Amino acid sequence: MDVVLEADRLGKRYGRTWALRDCSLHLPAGRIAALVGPNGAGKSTLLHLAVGLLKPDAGAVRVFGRSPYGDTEGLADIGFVAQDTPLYGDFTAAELVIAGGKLNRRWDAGLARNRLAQLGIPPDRPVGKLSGGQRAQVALALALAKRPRLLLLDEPVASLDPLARREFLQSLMGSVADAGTTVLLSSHLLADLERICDYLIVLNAAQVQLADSADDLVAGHRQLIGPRHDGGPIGGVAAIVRASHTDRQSTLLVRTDGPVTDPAWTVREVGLEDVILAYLADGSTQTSHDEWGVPA
Ligand SMILES: Nc1ncnc2c1ncn2[C@@H]1O[C@H](COP(=O)(O)OP(=O)(O)OP(=O)(O)O)[C@@H](O)[C@H]1O
Repeated sequence: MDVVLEADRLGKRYGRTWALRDCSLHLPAGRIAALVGPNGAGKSTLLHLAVGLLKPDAGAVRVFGRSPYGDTEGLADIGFVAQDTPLYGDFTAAELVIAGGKLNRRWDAGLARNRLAQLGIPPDRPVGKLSGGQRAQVALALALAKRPRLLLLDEPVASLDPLARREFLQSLMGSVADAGTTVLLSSHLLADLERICDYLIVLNAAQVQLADSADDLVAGHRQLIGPRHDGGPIGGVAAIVRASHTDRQSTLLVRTDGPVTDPAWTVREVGLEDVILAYLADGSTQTSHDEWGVPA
Protein backbone atom coordinates (compact mmCIF):
# COMPACT_ATOMS: atom_id res chain seq x y z
CA MET A 1 0.00 0.00 0.00
CA ASP A 2 1.43 3.40 -1.02
CA VAL A 3 1.14 5.93 1.77
CA VAL A 4 0.86 9.60 0.79
CA LEU A 5 0.62 11.25 4.18
CA GLU A 6 1.91 9.82 7.41
CA ALA A 7 1.77 11.36 10.88
CA ASP A 8 3.68 9.83 13.76
CA ARG A 9 2.79 11.15 17.23
CA LEU A 10 2.48 14.55 15.57
CA GLY A 11 1.78 17.50 17.84
CA LYS A 12 1.37 21.27 17.54
CA ARG A 13 1.02 23.59 20.49
CA TYR A 14 -0.07 27.20 20.84
CA GLY A 15 1.26 28.39 24.21
CA ARG A 16 0.06 25.78 26.69
CA THR A 17 -2.75 24.48 24.48
CA TRP A 18 -2.19 21.52 22.19
CA ALA A 19 -4.06 22.15 18.92
CA LEU A 20 -3.05 18.64 17.82
CA ARG A 21 -1.59 15.97 20.03
CA ASP A 22 -0.18 12.47 19.57
CA CYS A 23 -1.65 12.32 16.10
CA SER A 24 -0.71 9.08 14.34
CA LEU A 25 -2.34 8.14 11.06
CA HIS A 26 -1.62 7.31 7.46
CA LEU A 27 -3.47 8.20 4.29
CA PRO A 28 -3.17 5.64 1.47
CA ALA A 29 -2.66 6.83 -2.11
CA GLY A 30 -5.66 7.45 -4.37
CA ARG A 31 -8.16 8.02 -1.57
CA ILE A 32 -10.65 10.82 -1.18
CA ALA A 33 -10.45 11.28 2.56
CA ALA A 34 -12.74 13.24 4.85
CA LEU A 35 -11.28 15.09 7.81
CA VAL A 36 -14.03 15.73 10.33
CA GLY A 37 -14.30 17.00 13.86
CA PRO A 38 -15.99 19.73 15.87
CA ASN A 39 -14.87 23.37 15.78
CA GLY A 40 -11.39 23.68 17.22
CA ALA A 41 -10.62 19.94 16.92
CA GLY A 42 -7.34 20.57 15.07
CA LYS A 43 -8.34 19.97 11.43
CA SER A 44 -6.83 23.17 10.00
CA THR A 45 -3.76 22.63 12.13
CA LEU A 46 -3.23 19.15 10.65
CA LEU A 47 -3.67 20.46 7.09
CA HIS A 48 -1.26 23.36 7.74
CA LEU A 49 1.33 20.94 9.12
CA ALA A 50 0.89 18.72 6.05
CA VAL A 51 1.54 21.57 3.65
CA GLY A 52 4.50 22.91 5.65
CA LEU A 53 2.91 26.15 6.84
CA LEU A 54 3.44 25.06 10.44
CA LYS A 55 6.37 23.33 12.12
CA PRO A 56 5.56 20.37 14.39
CA ASP A 57 6.26 20.79 18.11
CA ALA A 58 6.27 17.01 18.59
CA GLY A 59 6.46 13.92 16.40
CA ALA A 60 6.64 14.07 12.63
CA VAL A 61 4.57 14.40 9.50
CA ARG A 62 5.71 13.11 6.12
CA VAL A 63 4.13 13.72 2.74
CA PHE A 64 5.44 11.47 -0.04
CA GLY A 65 8.13 10.50 2.47
CA ARG A 66 9.38 14.08 3.03
CA SER A 67 8.98 16.51 5.92
CA PRO A 68 6.96 19.38 4.47
CA TYR A 69 8.20 22.20 6.72
CA GLY A 70 10.81 24.24 4.80
CA ASP A 71 10.72 21.81 1.85
CA THR A 72 9.91 24.09 -1.10
CA GLU A 73 10.80 21.31 -3.56
CA GLY A 74 8.11 19.01 -2.14
CA LEU A 75 5.46 21.74 -2.47
CA ALA A 76 5.18 21.08 -6.20
CA ASP A 77 3.29 17.88 -5.41
CA ILE A 78 0.81 19.45 -2.96
CA GLY A 79 -2.22 21.59 -3.77
CA PHE A 80 -3.76 23.46 -0.85
CA VAL A 81 -6.91 25.56 -0.59
CA ALA A 82 -7.09 27.30 2.78
CA GLN A 83 -10.34 27.81 4.68
CA ASP A 84 -10.75 31.49 3.76
CA THR A 85 -9.55 30.89 0.15
CA PRO A 86 -6.98 33.70 0.28
CA LEU A 87 -6.35 35.12 -3.19
CA TYR A 88 -4.84 38.42 -4.32
CA GLY A 89 -8.09 40.41 -4.51
CA ASP A 90 -6.87 43.00 -7.04
CA PHE A 91 -5.94 40.33 -9.59
CA THR A 92 -8.47 38.98 -12.05
CA ALA A 93 -8.98 35.24 -12.42
CA ALA A 94 -7.27 35.38 -15.83
CA GLU A 95 -4.24 37.15 -14.30
CA LEU A 96 -4.05 34.57 -11.50
CA VAL A 97 -3.95 31.77 -14.08
CA ILE A 98 -0.99 33.49 -15.78
CA ALA A 99 0.74 34.18 -12.45
CA GLY A 100 0.33 30.50 -11.49
CA GLY A 101 2.17 29.54 -14.67
CA LYS A 102 5.14 31.69 -13.64
CA LEU A 103 5.21 30.42 -10.07
CA ASN A 104 4.82 26.68 -10.66
CA ARG A 105 7.03 24.18 -12.41
CA ARG A 106 4.05 22.07 -13.51
CA TRP A 107 1.05 24.14 -14.56
CA ASP A 108 -1.99 23.27 -16.65
CA ALA A 109 -3.38 26.71 -17.56
CA GLY A 110 -5.82 25.12 -20.02
CA LEU A 111 -7.39 23.07 -17.26
CA ALA A 112 -7.91 26.17 -15.08
CA ARG A 113 -9.37 28.23 -17.95
CA ASN A 114 -11.73 25.43 -18.99
CA ARG A 115 -13.02 24.96 -15.45
CA LEU A 116 -13.50 28.68 -14.88
CA ALA A 117 -15.23 29.14 -18.23
CA GLN A 118 -17.56 26.22 -17.50
CA LEU A 119 -18.46 27.74 -14.14
CA GLY A 120 -19.19 31.13 -15.67
CA ILE A 121 -16.48 32.91 -13.68
CA PRO A 122 -15.73 36.29 -15.32
CA PRO A 123 -12.05 36.36 -16.38
CA ASP A 124 -11.64 40.14 -16.13
CA ARG A 125 -13.13 41.02 -12.75
CA PRO A 126 -10.83 41.38 -9.72
CA VAL A 127 -11.35 38.24 -7.63
CA GLY A 128 -11.89 40.46 -4.56
CA LYS A 129 -15.17 41.45 -6.22
CA LEU A 130 -16.40 37.90 -6.81
CA SER A 131 -18.80 36.16 -4.43
CA GLY A 132 -17.38 33.89 -1.71
CA GLY A 133 -18.46 30.81 -3.65
CA GLN A 134 -16.94 32.05 -6.90
CA ARG A 135 -13.67 32.77 -5.10
CA ALA A 136 -13.71 29.20 -3.73
CA GLN A 137 -14.12 27.90 -7.29
CA VAL A 138 -11.21 30.05 -8.52
CA ALA A 139 -9.02 28.78 -5.66
CA LEU A 140 -9.87 25.17 -6.51
CA ALA A 141 -9.22 25.69 -10.23
CA LEU A 142 -5.78 27.13 -9.42
CA ALA A 143 -5.01 24.28 -7.03
CA LEU A 144 -5.99 21.69 -9.68
CA ALA A 145 -3.92 23.47 -12.36
CA LYS A 146 -0.84 22.56 -10.33
CA ARG A 147 -1.71 18.94 -11.09
CA PRO A 148 -0.88 18.03 -7.49
CA ARG A 149 -0.45 14.44 -6.33
CA LEU A 150 -2.05 15.43 -3.00
CA LEU A 151 -4.84 17.98 -2.72
CA LEU A 152 -5.62 19.43 0.72
CA LEU A 153 -8.88 21.35 1.02
CA ASP A 154 -9.93 23.14 4.21
CA GLU A 155 -13.75 23.40 4.25
CA PRO A 156 -13.94 24.05 0.51
CA VAL A 157 -17.72 24.00 0.22
CA ALA A 158 -18.64 26.01 3.30
CA SER A 159 -19.47 29.13 1.27
CA LEU A 160 -21.31 27.41 -1.58
CA ASP A 161 -25.06 27.13 -2.11
CA PRO A 162 -26.43 23.55 -2.16
CA LEU A 163 -26.42 23.26 -5.95
CA ALA A 164 -22.97 24.79 -6.33
CA ARG A 165 -21.79 22.48 -3.53
CA ARG A 166 -23.01 19.40 -5.34
CA GLU A 167 -21.48 20.56 -8.61
CA PHE A 168 -18.21 21.46 -6.89
CA LEU A 169 -17.90 18.03 -5.29
CA GLN A 170 -18.88 16.22 -8.49
CA SER A 171 -16.35 18.14 -10.56
CA LEU A 172 -13.73 17.63 -7.87
CA MET A 173 -14.31 13.88 -7.97
CA GLY A 174 -14.15 13.86 -11.76
CA SER A 175 -10.89 15.82 -11.84
CA VAL A 176 -9.10 13.78 -9.22
CA ALA A 177 -10.34 10.40 -10.47
CA ASP A 178 -8.80 11.14 -13.88
CA ALA A 179 -5.48 12.18 -12.40
CA GLY A 180 -5.33 9.66 -9.52
CA THR A 181 -4.88 12.51 -7.04
CA THR A 182 -5.18 11.80 -3.32
CA VAL A 183 -7.51 14.26 -1.58
CA LEU A 184 -7.88 15.18 2.08
CA LEU A 185 -10.76 17.54 2.71
CA SER A 186 -12.18 18.91 5.91
CA SER A 187 -15.87 19.64 6.20
CA HIS A 188 -18.76 19.70 8.64
CA LEU A 189 -21.22 18.54 5.97
CA LEU A 190 -21.40 14.85 6.78
CA ALA A 191 -23.95 13.89 4.15
CA ASP A 192 -21.69 15.30 1.41
CA LEU A 193 -18.72 13.45 2.80
CA GLU A 194 -20.59 10.18 3.00
CA ARG A 195 -21.33 10.51 -0.71
CA ILE A 196 -17.83 11.22 -1.98
CA CYS A 197 -15.26 10.00 0.55
CA ASP A 198 -13.82 6.52 0.83
CA TYR A 199 -11.57 7.20 3.82
CA LEU A 200 -12.31 8.90 7.10
CA ILE A 201 -10.23 10.70 9.70
CA VAL A 202 -12.06 11.90 12.81
CA LEU A 203 -10.36 14.39 15.12
CA ASN A 204 -11.82 15.37 18.45
CA ALA A 205 -10.21 17.64 21.03
CA ALA A 206 -6.80 17.55 19.28
CA GLN A 207 -6.69 13.74 19.06
CA VAL A 208 -7.33 11.18 16.33
CA GLN A 209 -10.45 9.16 17.12
CA LEU A 210 -10.61 7.20 13.88
CA ALA A 211 -8.60 6.82 10.69
CA ASP A 212 -9.74 4.05 8.40
CA SER A 213 -11.44 3.22 5.13
CA ALA A 214 -15.14 4.10 5.04
CA ASP A 215 -16.10 0.57 4.00
CA ASP A 216 -14.22 -1.01 6.90
CA LEU A 217 -15.71 1.45 9.37
CA VAL A 218 -19.27 0.79 8.22
CA ALA A 219 -18.66 -2.97 8.19
CA GLY A 220 -17.11 -2.89 11.67
CA HIS A 221 -19.88 -1.04 13.51
CA ARG A 222 -23.46 -1.95 14.40
CA GLN A 223 -26.37 -0.52 16.33
CA LEU A 224 -27.77 -2.83 19.02
CA ILE A 225 -31.16 -2.35 20.63
CA GLY A 226 -32.14 -4.51 23.60
CA PRO A 227 -32.89 -4.67 27.30
CA ARG A 228 -31.19 -2.14 29.52
CA HIS A 229 -27.49 -2.96 29.48
CA ASP A 230 -25.63 -3.38 32.78
CA GLY A 231 -22.18 -2.85 31.25
CA GLY A 232 -21.21 -6.55 31.04
CA PRO A 233 -19.53 -8.03 27.94
CA ILE A 234 -21.59 -8.75 24.82
CA GLY A 235 -20.35 -11.48 22.48
CA GLY A 236 -19.05 -10.00 19.20
CA VAL A 237 -18.67 -6.49 20.65
CA ALA A 238 -15.14 -5.09 20.91
CA ALA A 239 -16.20 -1.70 22.31
CA ILE A 240 -19.29 0.35 23.00
CA VAL A 241 -18.76 3.70 21.29
CA ARG A 242 -21.98 5.36 22.38
CA ALA A 243 -24.85 4.26 24.59
CA SER A 244 -28.23 5.75 25.40
CA HIS A 245 -30.70 4.24 27.85
CA THR A 246 -34.30 4.41 28.91
CA ASP A 247 -35.53 2.62 32.05
CA ARG A 248 -35.90 -0.65 30.20
CA GLN A 249 -34.00 -0.38 26.95
CA SER A 250 -30.49 0.42 25.73
CA THR A 251 -29.42 1.57 22.30
CA LEU A 252 -25.74 1.02 21.65
CA LEU A 253 -23.45 1.91 18.79
CA VAL A 254 -20.70 -0.67 18.98
CA ARG A 255 -17.48 -1.67 17.29
CA THR A 256 -17.71 -5.38 16.54
CA ASP A 257 -15.09 -8.09 16.41
CA GLY A 258 -17.45 -10.83 15.28
CA PRO A 259 -21.14 -11.55 14.77
CA VAL A 260 -23.51 -10.51 17.57
CA THR A 261 -25.68 -13.61 17.99
CA ASP A 262 -27.29 -13.00 21.42
CA PRO A 263 -31.05 -13.00 20.57
CA ALA A 264 -31.66 -10.33 23.27
CA TRP A 265 -30.21 -7.75 20.86
CA THR A 266 -31.71 -6.45 17.64
CA VAL A 267 -28.73 -5.76 15.37
CA ARG A 268 -28.85 -3.03 12.73
CA GLU A 269 -26.35 -1.86 10.14
CA VAL A 270 -25.18 1.74 10.42
CA GLY A 271 -24.14 4.43 7.93
CA LEU A 272 -20.90 6.41 7.97
CA GLU A 273 -22.70 9.45 9.38
CA ASP A 274 -23.93 7.39 12.38
CA VAL A 275 -20.37 6.22 13.05
CA ILE A 276 -18.96 9.77 12.83
CA LEU A 277 -21.61 11.21 15.13
CA ALA A 278 -21.09 8.46 17.70
CA TYR A 279 -17.35 9.15 17.89
CA LEU A 280 -17.82 12.93 17.98
CA ALA A 281 -20.35 12.71 20.80
CA ASP A 282 -17.69 10.97 22.86
CA GLY A 283 -15.47 14.08 23.23
CA SER A 284 -14.81 15.39 26.72
CA THR A 285 -15.30 19.08 27.52
CA GLN A 286 -14.00 18.77 31.09
CA THR A 287 -11.03 21.11 30.48
CA SER A 288 -13.24 23.79 29.01
CA HIS A 289 -15.66 23.55 31.93
CA ASP A 290 -12.74 23.86 34.34
CA GLU A 291 -11.48 26.96 32.51
CA TRP A 292 -14.92 28.59 32.65
CA GLY A 293 -15.36 27.60 36.29
CA VAL A 294 -18.67 25.84 35.64
CA PRO A 295 -19.55 22.19 36.33
CA ALA A 296 -19.40 19.71 33.42
N1 LIG B 1 -2.84 30.92 15.79
C1 LIG B 1 -3.38 30.33 16.85
N2 LIG B 1 -3.07 30.74 18.09
C2 LIG B 1 -3.58 30.14 19.19
N3 LIG B 1 -4.42 29.09 19.14
C3 LIG B 1 -4.77 28.63 17.94
C4 LIG B 1 -4.28 29.22 16.74
N4 LIG B 1 -4.79 28.54 15.69
C5 LIG B 1 -5.58 27.58 16.21
N5 LIG B 1 -5.57 27.63 17.55
C6 LIG B 1 -6.28 26.72 18.46
O1 LIG B 1 -5.93 25.39 18.10
C7 LIG B 1 -7.06 24.53 18.19
C8 LIG B 1 -7.30 23.84 16.85
O2 LIG B 1 -7.65 24.82 15.87
P1 LIG B 1 -7.96 24.46 14.36
O3 LIG B 1 -8.13 25.75 13.62
O4 LIG B 1 -6.93 23.51 13.88
O5 LIG B 1 -9.36 23.70 14.51
P2 LIG B 1 -10.39 23.23 13.38
O6 LIG B 1 -10.72 21.80 13.70
O7 LIG B 1 -9.87 23.53 12.03
O8 LIG B 1 -11.67 24.13 13.72
P3 LIG B 1 -12.85 24.72 12.77
O9 LIG B 1 -13.76 23.56 12.44
O10 LIG B 1 -13.53 25.69 13.71
O11 LIG B 1 -12.24 25.38 11.59
C9 LIG B 1 -8.23 25.40 18.66
O12 LIG B 1 -8.34 25.25 20.06
C10 LIG B 1 -7.79 26.80 18.30
O13 LIG B 1 -8.37 27.74 19.20
